[in-house]
Amino acid sequence: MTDNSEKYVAAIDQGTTSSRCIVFNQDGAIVAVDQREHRQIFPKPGWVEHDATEIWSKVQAVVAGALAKAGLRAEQLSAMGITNQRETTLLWDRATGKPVHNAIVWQDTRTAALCNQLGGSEGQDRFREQTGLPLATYFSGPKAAWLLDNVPDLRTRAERGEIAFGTMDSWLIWNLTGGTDGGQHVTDVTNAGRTMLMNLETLQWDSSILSAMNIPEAMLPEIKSSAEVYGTALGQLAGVPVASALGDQQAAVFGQACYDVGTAKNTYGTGSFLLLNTGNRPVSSKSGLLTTMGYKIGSEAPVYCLEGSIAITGALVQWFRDQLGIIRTADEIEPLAASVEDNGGAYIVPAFSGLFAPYWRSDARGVVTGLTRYVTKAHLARAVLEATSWQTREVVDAMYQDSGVHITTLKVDGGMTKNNLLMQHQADVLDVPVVRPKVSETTCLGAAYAAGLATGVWNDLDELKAHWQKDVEWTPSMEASVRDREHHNWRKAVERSFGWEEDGDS
Ligand SMILES: Nc1ncnc2c1ncn2[C@@H]1O[C@H](COP(=O)(O)OP(=O)(O)O)[C@@H](O)[C@H]1O
Ligand SMILES: O=P(O)(O)OC[C@H](O)CO
Repeated sequence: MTDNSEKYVAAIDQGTTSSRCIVFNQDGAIVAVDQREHRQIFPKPGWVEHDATEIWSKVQAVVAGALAKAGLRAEQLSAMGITNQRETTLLWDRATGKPVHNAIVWQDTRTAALCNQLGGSEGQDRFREQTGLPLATYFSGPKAAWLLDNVPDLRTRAERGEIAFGTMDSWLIWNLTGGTDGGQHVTDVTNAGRTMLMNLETLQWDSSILSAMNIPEAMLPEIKSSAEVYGTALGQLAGVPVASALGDQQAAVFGQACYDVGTAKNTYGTGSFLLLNTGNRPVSSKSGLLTTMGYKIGSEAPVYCLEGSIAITGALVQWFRDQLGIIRTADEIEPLAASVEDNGGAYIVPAFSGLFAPYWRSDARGVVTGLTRYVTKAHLARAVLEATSWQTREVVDAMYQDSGVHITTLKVDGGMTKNNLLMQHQADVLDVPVVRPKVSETTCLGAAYAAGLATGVWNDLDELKAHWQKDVEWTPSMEASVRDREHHNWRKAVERSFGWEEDGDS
């Protein structure tokens, strides 16, 4: 039941596989959720695209769905927040509002040769000092450059100012605030920071990188903070302030109340992303992590994070389900894995898009190793789940090397955290407790919090922190000798994935 005196804030989470809209009340509790999937388009091996028009219509549908389930009218919302899959790159025509090409998704590896070429003699580190990022296919700048080089006439039109570039936050804000009828062309620092075009110190587009990648500044959105009113919605949300934008992983940091230096969260979805709050200064990484924005609330000082990005975790469960057909639903993996004691000696390294943190090896490809006739599908189910916890262990180790921070408790969220066997294994291989909050939809919650801060629904971070409540805790119980042996085997398996792709392109 909704209440007339209560304030409500909604958030749209435009993710890699689906879009959802969640309405929250002032206690940060969920009032209603609606969610829809969109198509994954795979034109060639290594290429992944989304139809941005389809995404916009799914977003409109989930907003309508969530409002209907909540029994609310748009005018009862105090604000709308946006959070989104990061890096996924779209160019659209400002006059017609139509995309000029499908969006190129963060997992897409078509820019491998371009990234090698851009790196030249400096290699992956060419733009690291300004952006905190290694030159990898993951980020948006090279994807935009690829589109400008491959869609006929696009560069000329972009130079004339006819084309707009955006990650999904920009696309949604532009459409929500009117589109061709005066839509706002903006992004926030967390999303801009993943383009590889923003300077981490100035929080503005970096002209030297724009010229190195041959990107016309005329097509870029204005960079704003993560929590401020960007504009007022038209259409079904008419009158609602659009008041936050955060990349989904940064939104989860915010929703998990990781406001203190040294606090961290890991979100387990298609991939997994572990972020550690490092305070108001960027900390550079020597161990294969990204230096990235955490959030920026209005005119307050920006907060930075170190991030360990893992490309494939939940997506390996999807592959096990859809490509191998061994399970029918993702939930079936847990009883299958629990039907055996251990992995039977099998390890799976899901380097489907190369390996991200801490390796950044675009030449790696997936391997299944340690096979003998003893290995069954149940052992493989274990290996699928263990691939997630070991990849996480590697980024936790890198966090320690870079920051000296020992993560003593890991806050977790995302679709995979309902898997008890996986979360227990995660606590075991990290040898620290793993905790999940009562509201595990932390991504939407973080975007709602930021939008609510910008519009006076909540006053400050202390008020938000008080909402956080523990739901489940998994405590480590693995013997150290077993952990060490398994870690050693995992490292051997990772080594075997390197160097498979030989031509530097895909
Ligand atoms: N019971 C489960 N055990 C392991 N993985 C699961 C389970 N249920 C869902 N998943 C995985 O979690 C992912 C979905 O999580 P979600 O947080 O919705 O992801 P995203 O936001 O990236 O779309 C999928 O990749 C799916 O394979
Ligand atoms: O949509 P998700 O949850 O898979 O998150 C994707 C990340 O933002 C990619 O950087």
